[in-house]
Amino acid sequence: MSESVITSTPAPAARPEGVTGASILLDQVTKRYPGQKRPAVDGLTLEIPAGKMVMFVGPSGCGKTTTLKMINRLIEPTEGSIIINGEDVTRMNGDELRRKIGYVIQAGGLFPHLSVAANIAIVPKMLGWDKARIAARVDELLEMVSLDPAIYRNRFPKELSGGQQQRVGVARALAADPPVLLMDEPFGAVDPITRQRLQDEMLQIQSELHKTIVCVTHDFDEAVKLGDWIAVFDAGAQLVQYDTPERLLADPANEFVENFIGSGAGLKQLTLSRVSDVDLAEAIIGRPGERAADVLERITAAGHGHAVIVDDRGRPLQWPSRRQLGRMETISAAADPQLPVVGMRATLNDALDTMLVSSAGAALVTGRRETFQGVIDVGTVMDAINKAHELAAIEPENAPVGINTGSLQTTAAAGTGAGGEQAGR
Ligand SMILES: Nc1ncnc2c1ncn2[C@@H]1O[C@H](COP(=O)(O)OP(=O)(O)OP(=O)(O)O)[C@@H](O)[C@H]1O
Repeated sequence: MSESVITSTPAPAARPEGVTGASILLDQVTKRYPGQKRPAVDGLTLEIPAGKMVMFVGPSGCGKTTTLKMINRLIEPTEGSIIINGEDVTRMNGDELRRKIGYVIQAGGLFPHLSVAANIAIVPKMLGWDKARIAARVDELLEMVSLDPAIYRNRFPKELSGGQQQRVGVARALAADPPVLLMDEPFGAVDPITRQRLQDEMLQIQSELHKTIVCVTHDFDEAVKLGDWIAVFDAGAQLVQYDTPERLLADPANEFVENFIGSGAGLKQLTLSRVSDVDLAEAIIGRPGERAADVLERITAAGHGHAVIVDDRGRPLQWPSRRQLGRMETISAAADPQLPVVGMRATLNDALDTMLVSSAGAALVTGRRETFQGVIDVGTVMDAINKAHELAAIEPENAPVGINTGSLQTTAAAGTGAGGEQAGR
């Protein structure tokens, strides 16, 4: 075998503070299935930094799952080594290795004959934890994935919705606090709204735990939303581009990646930013019971076109224009059901949708307990797109290495010379 292309692997001590994940290095890894002419994975070298979430995307059959499963050795590599936190795990006992790596599959992969608690307790039990510690951990994890332990711990998987099963699957994978989490199409089996919610929860959990997560997905938008780094593969696990979501969207390596991203790359960039990331405009506030003329005077003095009427808990009720205020005597306490409202955690894409549907060209932003925080308008969103373009032009620091040293040349890779060259730009 040729010499390793990575000369040094980050030692565990080099982990940034607060990071509980481990670095992973696939070092010239090849997988040949018996009876297959071409290797499913051919000479792949890929660095996965500690505490980051790396998404694998690419067409069906390109080797994403094979690559993922070689990390916990559910599939044994034919050649090459897998190094986790500086340790070559290729020769380690496979069962022992898998106890240190959380694994989440579609629909949770729960055992149907075991309760939720028993499913989550599998690895802690194998590790010989005592009953009290296991029970406390089960409840802690159920809380973490937003399931009330009192309601759910004794249920069986068939008594749960798809989204709830998936949550239990995540809780089970995290049970023994493994540094690495592997996820194979984790949210593929749930409806789009549940998927969005689970993705948001995953982001929340990751912001607290900083695990090293490797996730296979068919959904490019999911990769953009969740990934710190995205690996775009073509057949034979040829790495076509390994980059940040921002840079992939702003500067795809070639036509293959462009096609993969699909139309509307500019709009997809909006899923990278949340309303809480941008500056909101202030508004003139009015309250029910006030004279409309007084509110009108205030917005005229401030040069605003609208006033935001909030209730006694600061929640927005109405958003009248000057003309509407001119027709009112006293401000009523009625709530306008058409009010365009978005939360602080909504993506700019969601905010834009709300603005366009409302035809107001702007939306009201609410924070905790639905209190009014400010106004977001189309101009703010356009500024965010421009800023994302500027940011994408900057080379990221500490970009992880991703290259193919294998001989396989696919059409897309051959056209760009990606085979044998560094794809992580
Ligand atoms: N057990 C096996 N025996 C023989 N060939 C296999 C086996 N598992 C996978 N393959 C082949 O290896 C290639 C890569 O498969 P893999 O499942 O890794 O792809 P994938 O990118 O995850 O696909 P998908 O997105 O459809 O799940 C495919 O051509 C597949 O047919």
